[in-house]
Parts: sequence; C-alpha cells; structure tokens
Amino acid sequence: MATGKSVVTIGTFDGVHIGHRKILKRLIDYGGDNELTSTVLTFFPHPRMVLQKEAGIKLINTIEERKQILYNTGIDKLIVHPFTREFSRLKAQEYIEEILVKKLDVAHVIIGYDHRFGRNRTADITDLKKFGKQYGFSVEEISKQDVEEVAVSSTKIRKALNNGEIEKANKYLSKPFILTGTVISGKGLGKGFGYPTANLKIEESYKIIPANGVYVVKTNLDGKSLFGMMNIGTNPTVGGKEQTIETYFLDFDQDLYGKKLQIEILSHLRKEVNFDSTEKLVEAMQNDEKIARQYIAKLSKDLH
Ligand SMILES: Nc1ncnc2c1ncn2[C@@H]1O[C@H](COP(=O)(O)OP(=O)(O)OP(=O)(O)O)[C@@H](O)[C@H]1O
Ligand SMILES: Cc1cc2nc3c(=O)[nH]c(=O)nc-3n(C[C@H](O)[C@H](O)[C@H](O)CO)c2cc1C
Repeated sequence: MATGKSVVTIGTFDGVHIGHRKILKRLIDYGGDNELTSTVLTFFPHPRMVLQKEAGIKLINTIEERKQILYNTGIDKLIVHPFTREFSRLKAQEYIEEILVKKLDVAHVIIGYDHRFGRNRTADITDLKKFGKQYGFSVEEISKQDVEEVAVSSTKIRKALNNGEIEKANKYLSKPFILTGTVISGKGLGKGFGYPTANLKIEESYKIIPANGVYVVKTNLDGKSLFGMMNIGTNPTVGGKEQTIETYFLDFDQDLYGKKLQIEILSHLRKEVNFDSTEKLVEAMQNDEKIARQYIAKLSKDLH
C-alpha cells in the first residue's frame, strides 16, 4: 500500500456476500497494482432505516459486524458515513466533491452498473463518469451480466434467514451467518432439564434473527472452538412468550454470564415444537444432541 490516493467502491454491503466479495477482491487487486488505498465507502444507518422507518428493515449484519467482516477481506480503509436526512438531500455533485474528491482523494471508482446516488438517487453511472472527467478519476462498471452471474443479493439472504434456511444463507455469504451479543440470565430452568443454556441478548433491534427453530452453532471462547445447539423461539412448552436465543454448549461447564459471544449458525435441525410435556421436550433435546454431534463429527472429518 499505498499513496494518499484511493480506489473506492461504494455500497451498503449488508452481509458481505459472494457478490460483494468479488467486487472487494477487484478493489484490493486494483489498489495493489496501482499503489492506491483500497477504500470502501459505506453508509449507516441503512437508507431505509432513515427514510422508511415504518418499514422496519432488518439487516444481516450489525454495523460492528459489517466493519469486522469488511476489514477481514483485506481492504485498507473503511469509511462509515452517517446516512441522515440531511445527507440524503445532498446534490450529486456536492457528494462527489465533498466525499470522493476532498475526503478520499479518489483516483478510481469501481461500481455496479445500477448504482444511483445524490438527492432522490437521481444520478447514475453515466453522471458519475461525467464527474470523473471533471474531477480526474476513472470509473469502472461492474456489468449487469457480472452481477447476475453471481445470482446473490442481500434480499435473497434475508429471505433465507427468515425461512430458517441457514445453509442456503451461508452458501451465499460464503461464511456462516453470525449473531453477536452478551450472555444474560434466563428463567433458570435449563439446568434442571440437563441442558443449561446461555441466553444471548442482542442490542441492535435492526439485526435479523433467523426463523424460530433449533440450529447447530459454533463459537470461539478464549481461543477455543465450542460447538452447541441453539434454540431460537418462545419456548412454548414451558409457557414462554418472548423470543429468546439460547445455546447449550456441548462438553462445556463454565459460567458464561456477562460474556460477549459471537455465534456462528451452521445448520438447521428442526422447527421449535410445543410439546405436551417437558419429558417430550427433553427427549427431543437429547435427539437434537445426537444429531448435532453427528453433524460436528462429520465437519471435523471433512476438515482432515
Ligand atoms: N454447557 C453449557 N452451555 C450453556 N451454558 C452453560 C453450560 N454450562 C454452564 N453454563 C452456564 O449456565 C447458564 C445457564 O443456566 P440455566 O439454563 O440453568 O439458567 P438461565 O440462565 O436462567 O437460562 P434458561 O433461560 O435457559 O433457564 C449459562 O448462562 C452459563 O453461564
Ligand atoms: C436444543 C434445544 C432445543 C429446544 N427445543 C425446544 C422446543 O422445540 N420447544 C420448546 O418449547 N422449547 C425448546 N427449547 C427451549 C427449552 O424450553 C428451554 O431451553 C428450557 O425451557 C430452559 O429455558 C429448546 C432448547 C434447546 C437448547
């Protein structure tokens, strides 16, 4: 890396899926070849969180997760620009001049064919190219064909998660979907069933929670991998009402209260059921454990 000048791509990058990754690789390669700082310009909150609050859009990643995942791709620099009503009213030219030119000293922009920007999203890639001539940067377009070839979108991933289709979401993401939160205390019933569960509290109300159900999960605690089975649901069998996210970690026996965990969701086991007795619930959990262990054994076998 890299002089003061930059190669920039712009977008929400929610999920950082395989389509995004292709663009990010191109960005990093171009930066390396041309001694430019590879820079991602992203916005937060999501425009629809600001302009269509009532729609209640949910995101695949919290902003902290997005930062973490984007930096892990190997980009040099990330700018999270606040998306406010005021910002949404900025004229296209003001936006280009203030951010791309003055703030980022842009030499090259890599952008999808359908990218729109400026007040009411009136400017398009033709306008961007015109501004490029004026301010001295080049524009590289990712064609419709290149975008469609990948056949992935954040919307498709959100739908998969809402349907509990975690394997499908993970395939699109090329990495497991994650939940990040803090372990809080629950009703204190788990230990009695032989399955103590760590209850995860997620601060960000805009984060997508996958469909209620039982999942195989993995986390990292003090440098060690821990596998577990997670139930997302209302625990109807024990008369629960609120949705909880709780995980029994296999072969583990430590206090987790107050710990911050990032949990990868690997596989869907079954839907949450309203059993007519707690005995049946415990039997089902024992069966979940059996299947989860088989899944995990196969994972480590495939690795070796
Ligand atoms: N294998 C394990 N998996 C998850 N948590 C464990 C495990 N072993 C010990 N713990 C600890 O036990 C706590 C959970 O205990 P328990 O489920 O009885 O009570 P709780 O927090 O009130 O939750 P619940 O709502 O599930 O009843 C966890 O938060 C963690 O600190
Ligand atoms: C692997 C697993 C599967 C679970 N499945 C169900 C379920 O199908 N129905 C339900 O009411 N609760 C389910 N629970 C939640 C259970 O009711 C809860 O852990 C205890 O009541 C302790 O709070 C599940 C919990 C775990 C860890």
